[in-house]
Amino acid sequence: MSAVRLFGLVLRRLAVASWNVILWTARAWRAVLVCLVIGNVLFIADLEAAGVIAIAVIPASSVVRAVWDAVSPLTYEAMLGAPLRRRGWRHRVRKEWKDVARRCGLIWPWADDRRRSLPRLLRVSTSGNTLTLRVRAAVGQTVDDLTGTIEAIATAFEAESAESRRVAPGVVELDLTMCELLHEPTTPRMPYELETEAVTVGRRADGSAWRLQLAGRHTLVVGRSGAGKGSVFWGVAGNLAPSANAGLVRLWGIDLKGGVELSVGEAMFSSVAIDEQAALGLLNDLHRVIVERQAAMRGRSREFTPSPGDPAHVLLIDELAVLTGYASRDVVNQGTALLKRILTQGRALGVMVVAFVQDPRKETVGMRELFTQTIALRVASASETRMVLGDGYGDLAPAHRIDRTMPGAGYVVRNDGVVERVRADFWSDELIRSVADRYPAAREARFADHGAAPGELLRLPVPELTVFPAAGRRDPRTPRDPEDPEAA
Ligand SMILES: Nc1ncnc2c1ncn2[C@@H]1O[C@H](COP(=O)(O)OP(=O)(O)OP(=O)(O)O)[C@@H](O)[C@H]1O
Repeated sequence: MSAVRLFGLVLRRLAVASWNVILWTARAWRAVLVCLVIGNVLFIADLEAAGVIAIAVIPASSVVRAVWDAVSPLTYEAMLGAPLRRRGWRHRVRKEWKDVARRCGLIWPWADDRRRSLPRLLRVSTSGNTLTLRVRAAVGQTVDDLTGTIEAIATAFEAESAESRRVAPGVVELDLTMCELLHEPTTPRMPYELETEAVTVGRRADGSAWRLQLAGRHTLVVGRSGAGKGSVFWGVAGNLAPSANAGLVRLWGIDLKGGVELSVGEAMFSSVAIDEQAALGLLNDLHRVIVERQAAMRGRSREFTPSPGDPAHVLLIDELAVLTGYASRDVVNQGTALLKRILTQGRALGVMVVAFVQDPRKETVGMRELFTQTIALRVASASETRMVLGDGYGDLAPAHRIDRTMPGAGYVVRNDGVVERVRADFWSDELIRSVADRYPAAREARFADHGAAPGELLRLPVPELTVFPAAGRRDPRTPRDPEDPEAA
């Protein structure tokens, strides 16, 4: 670092630290006044040293905090800054709840107009960047009355965003995100774990890992062009690549947009289709896997556990609508029929589908309801949000209001109905290529064929790829300008 830059950095930190000393001392003005009074009493009592200490204690503690913050911001934030901030949020809510509730229209008149009641604040808690209010509706109110005012409550407490969930009859929890952690894009590390059930695709609004459950689910990801579907696509494929390499998972890919997306990491996939006929062939093969597995499991087991040589099958379809809506009529009919069979029969047999689509309307995705979990990235309208996540989620999970500058951000409705705000990690072409080079798909083989002991993982370097026409390699993509006007 050059001397000038170092000098500038030191100067900036000094300025911030001085400002913090003034700010923190001013905020503690009541304590400062009390200390002044005590200090003067001690002076009058001829205890000068004690008097000086009493008067200086608050400014001195501000100086210590500010120096700590300037010298080691990370340890300061973890050990003192964040806990103090969270205490401040809790204190503010307890102090202001009644006033805020009244102003947000939650005051409820009793039988005679003079007596009024408010929803009761049962508990205030904090965790990470989230402030949680547990509130009981007043008699005469419903949970919907409370959740309907969540935006107003979030604004009153200066929260970045808010989510709500019903936890008991008449009781809701309001989660207020006080600092936005999703603004900054993040990139994943080279995966190394053998995942078969769930993968870490990104992070949640509170900064914790966003784990996407795959086992036993079919996932539909909806988002406009540029919403960041590619991040979720590679979040799933890339994180499963070590398992695909080990023979625990077999990745199948359909990319009818010319194979542009899929070709970057094609080596992770065992089977790839980039044209309509090849896609039908691939779906047929996958359906055959289901039929064979049904026969093998009948009378033996109802639950499938992947093992080398008997892998879980994950089919990723980029732009599902090309297959189910825009292709020729024959392809649409056959593709839809095959996909419906895979969706209805595959789940319990370890065959999962993860599909991506821009336009979620029934005309383009006729089998929408067969997907058991949906992720809404940035969509076009409130009606699309409701279409994707379900009625009632237009306000709770406003995917149509996600900013264009936040590709990869979206909403997920958990099984228990709780809405989660998430953002996928960004997978660069370089990372996708390195993952594909490091973890090419295992050759389709049973471990017995290769003399491996049961349970031993196969690491077969040579992938037997591309049963169907291969996609050509593409040049690295330059990140698209999020401000670009959207393609239809
Ligand atoms: N998780 C992310 N974090 C930050 N930036 C991202 C993220 N995901 C995508 N982007 C940026 O947004 C651009 C568009 O993303 P992407 O191609 O994944 O969108 P898409 O939804 O697949 O669009 P299309 O349907 O047109 O293919 C990327 O080129 C990249 O610059």
